[in-house]
Amino acid sequence: MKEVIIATKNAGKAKEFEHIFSQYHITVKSLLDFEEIEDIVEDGETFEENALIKARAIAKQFNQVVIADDSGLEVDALHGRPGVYSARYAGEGRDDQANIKKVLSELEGIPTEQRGARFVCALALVTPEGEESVVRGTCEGQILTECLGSEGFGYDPIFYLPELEKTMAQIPKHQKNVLSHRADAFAKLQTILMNLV
Ligand SMILES: O=P(O)(O)OP(=O)(O)OP(=O)(O)OC[C@H]1O[C@@H](n2cnc3c(O)ncnc32)[C@H](O)[C@@H]1O
Ligand SMILES: [Mg+2]
Repeated sequence: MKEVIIATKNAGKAKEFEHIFSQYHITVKSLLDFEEIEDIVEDGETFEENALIKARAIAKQFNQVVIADDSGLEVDALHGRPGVYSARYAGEGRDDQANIKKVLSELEGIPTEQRGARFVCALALVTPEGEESVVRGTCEGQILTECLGSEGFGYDPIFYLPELEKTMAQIPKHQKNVLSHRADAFAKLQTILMNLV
């Protein structure tokens, strides 16, 4: 069985990668399978930089293909915030509810037509030989005024997909995994990856 390491400690991301990669008969391990690995400082200015920082840090420790995901939410009315700060928008500690609350409160009084947003996902792949590839995927939507749905993770309950008339947290995982920013980025990385594993 082929295997790649996903340099993430986010269980929601790890599950989505498991699902996406299983279609290609590739198993994934995440950093949740290796508890001793320390947190990586994500001090890049772009999603791409942060994805590379994470992939390089982990590739040093394993003799395997490593993929890292740096992702987040860009809200037009907030000039692209929370952006690369999405995970720690309401402070350190990966608190999805607090992050959602902060975005909703900053958007209070903003009308629907000005609530455009997108999810962004940069994927960086680093091989044991040190070859590097980075791609970016996006998914367009709008920010609701309240949470709807319980699927997915992170900002999914407030991210509305107008064509589906549902939030990202109201659609089943197989549907999210074909239309999400992560799926878009994966599609761009696919050919490179398939040549390596
Ligand atoms: O860095 P790793 O260990 O991968 O895990 P993380 O959760 O810190 O991940 P990021 O640094 O990339 O921050 C991503 C943020 O964007 C959110 N996010 C990313 N993808 C998402 C998705 O598909 N749906 C909802 N929120 C998402 C996520 O909840 C975080 O707050
Ligand atoms: Mg992170």
